[in-house]
Amino acid sequence: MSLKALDYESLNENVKNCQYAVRGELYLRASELQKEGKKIIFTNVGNPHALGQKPLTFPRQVVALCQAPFLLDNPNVGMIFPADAIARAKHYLSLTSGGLGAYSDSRGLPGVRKEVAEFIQRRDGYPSDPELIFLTDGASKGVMQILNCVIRDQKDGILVPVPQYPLYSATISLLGGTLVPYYLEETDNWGLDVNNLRQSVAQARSQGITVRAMVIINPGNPTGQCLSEANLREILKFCCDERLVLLGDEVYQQNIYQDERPFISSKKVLMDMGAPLSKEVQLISFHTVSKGYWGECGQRGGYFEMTNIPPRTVEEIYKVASIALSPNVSAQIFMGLMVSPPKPGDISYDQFVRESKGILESLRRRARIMTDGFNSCKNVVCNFTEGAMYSFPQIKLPSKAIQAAKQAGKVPDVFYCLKLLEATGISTVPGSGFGQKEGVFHLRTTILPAEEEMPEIMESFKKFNDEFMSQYAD
Ligand SMILES: Cc1ncc(COP(=O)(O)O)c(CN[C@@H]2CONC2=O)c1O
Repeated sequence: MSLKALDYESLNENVKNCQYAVRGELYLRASELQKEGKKIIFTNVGNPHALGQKPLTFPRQVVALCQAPFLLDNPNVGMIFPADAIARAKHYLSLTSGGLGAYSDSRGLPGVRKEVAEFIQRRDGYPSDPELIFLTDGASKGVMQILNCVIRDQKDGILVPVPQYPLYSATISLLGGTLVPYYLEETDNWGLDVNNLRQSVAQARSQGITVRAMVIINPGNPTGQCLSEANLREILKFCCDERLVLLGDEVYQQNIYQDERPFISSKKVLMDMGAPLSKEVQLISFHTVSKGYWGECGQRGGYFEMTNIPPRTVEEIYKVASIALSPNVSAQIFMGLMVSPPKPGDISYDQFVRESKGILESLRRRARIMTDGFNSCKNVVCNFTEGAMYSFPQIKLPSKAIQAAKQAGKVPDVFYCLKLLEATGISTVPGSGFGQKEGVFHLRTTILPAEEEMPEIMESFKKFNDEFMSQYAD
């Protein structure tokens, strides 16, 4: 009997080949255990509100009014909503063509794209053109759209950092391209050595791969490192020399927990370098409302900005975006609010600053608690989380544990994370889900559990880990 189109055996091989570990084996097992009544700490996903973080008040007030504009006609609306939220809601509704229920332009509402451009100009000190900014359903969709333009066939390679966020490996696989790894240096605080880039490109070319693009994730996921200005200059020079488009994933630009390396955008460094590079290097920069002190993951709001991309290419990207008709309109309003928050003197300014500062300061403290917690454990070493939302400790597994994993038919760090989950309910992602050097093992957890629960979580981890290391001691 011939196979039907959606029989597993006849599925698109690229679909079957792609992997996305953030919601993989560990997550599925944790969900099963939860159904059986076990208390699970889902610290596998950078999903702040799922771990108890409260949404910022002002954006929710504005979007609530946009979703229910009839409230604006209620004479008592001023008793419940501050005047600046009411004003902003009216502003955004005026930008739409019929409220939140109507499709917007496929690139997003022009008025919001203008706000994003103004944000970028204030941040970097260089012009930004709203026509070169597309709003997307989360940064994920923007990344997928651009990789879809770049990857023509299996011979096309994309330079991706290892460890990497598996949106990249999964999308490259789905699109039938080739991932070209460049390894970050754990002993150098996950530093990026341009010589590694050159080696990776040479290796790929020797195998007939045309390297077309390079991904940087700054701050890094899962590694948390913040790229220095000097490093960014080297990378941009490298992309210019090798004629690579640079995909700058900057979704964690608000999540910075140290003062030595503040966030600096690839766009700013590129413009600072001046011609010819500032006119030559093709750069796509991504941002989102899912991270930072917003954490509005479920809203699905993102954007990408295009730099030095030919007009005909921009038209093609627009054409493909049109197939999906419209980005999520309420998410676009969240994006507008994120890039243009309450200003000094606004009624909601003090509350907004209090809430956002409180979240960031707590994340900074939690990054420190978690890093120190891991470093107090036997056979565990952990770089400090300079930025982003994750901790990525190296677990030095004894050979007996590696043997036991093999007998259980599991990759060693999957074996360790499953044991951790069963013993403590802490749901993590094994380092193998992000890529790592041969014979070195990690796990990724988020720094998102509530601050008051963090010491107990780290105690529970330490108890498990030290017992595990004794049980499997060589
Ligand atoms: C580096 C990076 N880029 C893009 C995204 C996608 O963001 P959007 O929500 O805007 O699509 C994520 C999400 N981080 C995932 C989600 O939670 N945990 C993670 O590692 C990310 O970590």
